[in-house]
Amino acid sequence: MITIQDIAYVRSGTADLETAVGFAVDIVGLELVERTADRAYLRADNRHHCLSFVAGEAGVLASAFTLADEDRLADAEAELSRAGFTVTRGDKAAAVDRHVREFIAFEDPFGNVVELVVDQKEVPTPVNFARAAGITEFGHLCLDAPDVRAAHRFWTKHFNMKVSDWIGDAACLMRFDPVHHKMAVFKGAGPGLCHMNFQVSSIDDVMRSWHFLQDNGIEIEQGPGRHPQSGAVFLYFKGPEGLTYEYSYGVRRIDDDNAWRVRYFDPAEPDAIDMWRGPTNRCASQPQLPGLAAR
Ligand SMILES: O=C(O)c1cccc(O)c1O
Ligand SMILES: [Fe+2]
Repeated sequence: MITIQDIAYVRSGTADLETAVGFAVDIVGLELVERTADRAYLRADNRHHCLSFVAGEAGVLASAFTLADEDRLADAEAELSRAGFTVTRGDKAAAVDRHVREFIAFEDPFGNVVELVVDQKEVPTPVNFARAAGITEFGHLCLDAPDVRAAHRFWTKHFNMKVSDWIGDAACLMRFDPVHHKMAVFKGAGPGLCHMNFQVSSIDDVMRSWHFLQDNGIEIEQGPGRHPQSGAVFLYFKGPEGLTYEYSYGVRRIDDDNAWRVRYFDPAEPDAIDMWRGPTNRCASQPQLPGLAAR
């Protein structure tokens, strides 16, 4: 069993680094920590970065989780190898590039590249947010997979993940600490990053960003709404090259694992992911959730 301690980062390729960084800073409000000719690192909390852009082809390159130490990393490598996955050890240069001490990489059963890292660099300085969006932290990441049930089996067999809620066969929200979910899998045609989430400090932040995004001509995918699963008030919007960002406030905590009863939401209901039944512009990648389908 591989024990994940936290989410670490999303690493994304971009064919237009300038535009990707501009959006992450000026619109999302993240702090640009470091920028070179072909790299950019952005943060939302004390992690060195939770989002990195690599100049090249657009699209997610990896999603990363933190493990406690090298011994756990070696155990993870052995367990995944035993289970038939091809595991790669990151070399020194690749670890430096990720601002971690060590890492391994593998593909989940659907081709999502996952990195398990040890000692992600911590930056204690208060975050110098580029915009007062009210971000408090990198909240969760959500992967795409064609078979959400199989994804659940994979993540719960090999990792310390537990399902918090199901949305039919369309989504599985999972936790590895008291937060309702820091990892989710949504049904999609293939592998991919469904979205990355940033927690904000109030409903006011969500609503202010809603107006701000509209004023700036940003495509709102869905929201403001309230997720019936985590109880969070949310807003999804689209960044360059199709990267979906989510702000949300008020995610539920599950402090007593034994007292939590997993719930099952019907994806065919109009309030499957929004209790307020608001409109949506979403998309293509999740046609089987009416709440997410194009209007
Ligand atoms: O927060 C949630 O509960 C949630 C539910 C459905 C889809 C999401 O992206 C979520 O974050
Ligand atoms: Fe989400």
